[in-house]
Amino acid sequence: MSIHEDDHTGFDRPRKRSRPRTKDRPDYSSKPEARVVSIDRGRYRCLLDGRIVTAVRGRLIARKGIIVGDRVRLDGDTSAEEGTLARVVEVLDRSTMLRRSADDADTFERPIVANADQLFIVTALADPPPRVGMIDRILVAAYDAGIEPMLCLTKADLASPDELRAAYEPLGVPILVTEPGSDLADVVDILTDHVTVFVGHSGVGKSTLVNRLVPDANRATAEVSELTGKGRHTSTSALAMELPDGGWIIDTPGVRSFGISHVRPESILGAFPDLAEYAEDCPRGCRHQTGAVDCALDEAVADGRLSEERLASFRRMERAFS
Ligand SMILES: Nc1nc2c(ncn2[C@@H]2O[C@H](COP(=O)(O)OP(=O)(O)OP(=O)(O)O)[C@@H](O)[C@H]2O)c(=O)[nH]1
Ligand SMILES: [Zn+2]
Repeated sequence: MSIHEDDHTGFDRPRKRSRPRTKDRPDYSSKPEARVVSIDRGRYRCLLDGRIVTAVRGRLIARKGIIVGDRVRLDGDTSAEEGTLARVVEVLDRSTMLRRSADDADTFERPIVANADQLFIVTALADPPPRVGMIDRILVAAYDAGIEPMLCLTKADLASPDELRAAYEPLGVPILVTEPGSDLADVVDILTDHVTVFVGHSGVGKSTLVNRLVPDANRATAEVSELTGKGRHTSTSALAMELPDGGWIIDTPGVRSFGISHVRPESILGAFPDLAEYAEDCPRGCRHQTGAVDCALDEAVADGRLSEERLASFRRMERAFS
């Protein structure tokens, strides 16, 4: 073992730089790669070769955040035996990061989940009633993060999905509908081989759905509750679970609001490539909102190149900021 593999290398060496130079950094590339499945009070639970290894943060990455869904390299004791601890020595580059702020006055970003490529907005059709404002804000966060959003409408036994379908189909958002005993084949199809984060208001039936999709989710949940000494419902960490046919779902605790103060409105246009093309002809600094002077998007609608419905959907996303 080279001395550089010791986390404490350089500890008592005088340093001018606050960060070690690249050539002084230990090479951890041969260390095993694991996925962070839950976090509790500085302890990271990581799935490594089918076992759950508990780890703490290595010294060299002390300032780097680690979030659920992260792919990390582990060093130290990775046996997963009771009382043992491994160390997270490297956080691999993230493909995406979903963030939210507690509310819009709070500019503090809370990263919630790393490496998801899909986001399920789980919304009940009734009890609690759907809130389009919240759906729109989660959509905005997903577009900003480069994660494909989908709408999963639960409790279809209580109310019809028609109205929400009409509102969200023009956005190109895939819509899935569930009720007790309904066939989940379409849902499973969409989830398989992807990493999908589930977000929703408390009580929408997210746990019910997760338990149907991941047969041993109850066990995973129980393990986390045991660890935190609290019920899953009061846990603040997301929980990543492997799907039986491949891929992951990452369940997040029920949220009451979804702040997007960290999102720049301009980034929303990126999720509407058909509009972005026309917007190139807008006056400089155009925000494309309703009534914007000489907005090329209005012109595109006027001469039939763009549907009015599509522009209205885009503008609704913009309004999610106000
Ligand atoms: N009628 C009906 N009830 C449902 C359906 N899905 C879930 N429920 C009920 O809704 C309630 C809330 O379900 P949960 O799965 O605990 O909801 P949750 O979103 O996980 O809630 P939190 O854990 O608080 O975040 C429970 O009483 C479920 O039995 C459904 O499709 N139809
Ligand atoms: Zn414009």
